[in-house]
Amino acid sequence: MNTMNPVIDQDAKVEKAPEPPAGNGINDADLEGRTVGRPFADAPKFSLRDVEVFYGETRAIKRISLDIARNEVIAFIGPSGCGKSTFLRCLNRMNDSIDICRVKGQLQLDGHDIYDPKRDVVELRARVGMVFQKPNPFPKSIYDNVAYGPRIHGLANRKSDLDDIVERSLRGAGLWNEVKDRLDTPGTGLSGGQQQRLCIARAIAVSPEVVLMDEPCSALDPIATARIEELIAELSESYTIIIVTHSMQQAARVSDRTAYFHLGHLVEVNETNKVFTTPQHPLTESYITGRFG
Ligand SMILES: Nc1ncnc2c1ncn2[C@@H]1O[C@H](COP(=O)(O)OP(=O)(O)OP(=O)(O)O)[C@@H](O)[C@H]1O
Repeated sequence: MNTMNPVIDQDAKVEKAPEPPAGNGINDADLEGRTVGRPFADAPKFSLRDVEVFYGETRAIKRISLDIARNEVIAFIGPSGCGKSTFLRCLNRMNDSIDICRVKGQLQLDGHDIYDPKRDVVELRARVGMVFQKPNPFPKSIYDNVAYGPRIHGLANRKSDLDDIVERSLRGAGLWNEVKDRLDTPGTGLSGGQQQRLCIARAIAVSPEVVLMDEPCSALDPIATARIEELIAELSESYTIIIVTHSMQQAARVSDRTAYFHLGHLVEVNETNKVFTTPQHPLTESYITGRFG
């Protein structure tokens, strides 16, 4: 975790928590466009306002507004199907590949519109890298997995520059010592945890500013998970990290702030320890105490 807490605007407009819904009913009107906690940050990396995402006619994200500060680690949690991955994928336009998906609202990275039609999406995804649930190394050598991005982005003119980037990235992903003697063997021959670290090395090889992680540990055993969590803490010194996780323990261990999603709404966002010890919204409290999810 980043030792420096992100600067959260203390005067930010914070909506009063809606009254608890009657019974278990979720009322869209109560939650639409609102949240509780501290959704806004000074000079944010991402400024996201009134974001809606539709799959065909179905609205999966319901007017969410949130800032994400520089170099913070923010965790997205919530029950299955609440929209965590959909919202995450808006941040580097991974949803573009889904034909029926439509994104509305203002989404800015460093003050520039992420969905500007003139924006170079390849460049955006180099700045906002992504690590997926299942490790997905290319069917290439360990070296070429990491060198692929720098090559297509023209980041190295000479072989020695490329070698440096590969070594630095593998070191950054905590994998160098395990693979330095077999860089020309297939990436797919590594263990699951090593493959996930290789994917992290691949993401950081193009010097991103943000790393999106969509349940990066769900396919890993506890030891490999612990290694990735340590890595998140190290990476947070240099990158903004946004992690979707089903594990509340993981969110508590790795993140500065936690955002709780429910049926397409952002219900609450706050410093992680506050969300887990003194949640402000009854839906958050129900989730973290295991009443549903
Ligand atoms: N490609 C798609 N086409 C149609 N609907 C989709 C698609 N992807 C997601 N959805 C729907 O959007 C909603 C949000 O899904 P999403 O995967 O973002 O949730 P999630 O919180 O990440 O879930 P999980 O924790 O189970 O991964 C769900 O109702 C889901 O069925």
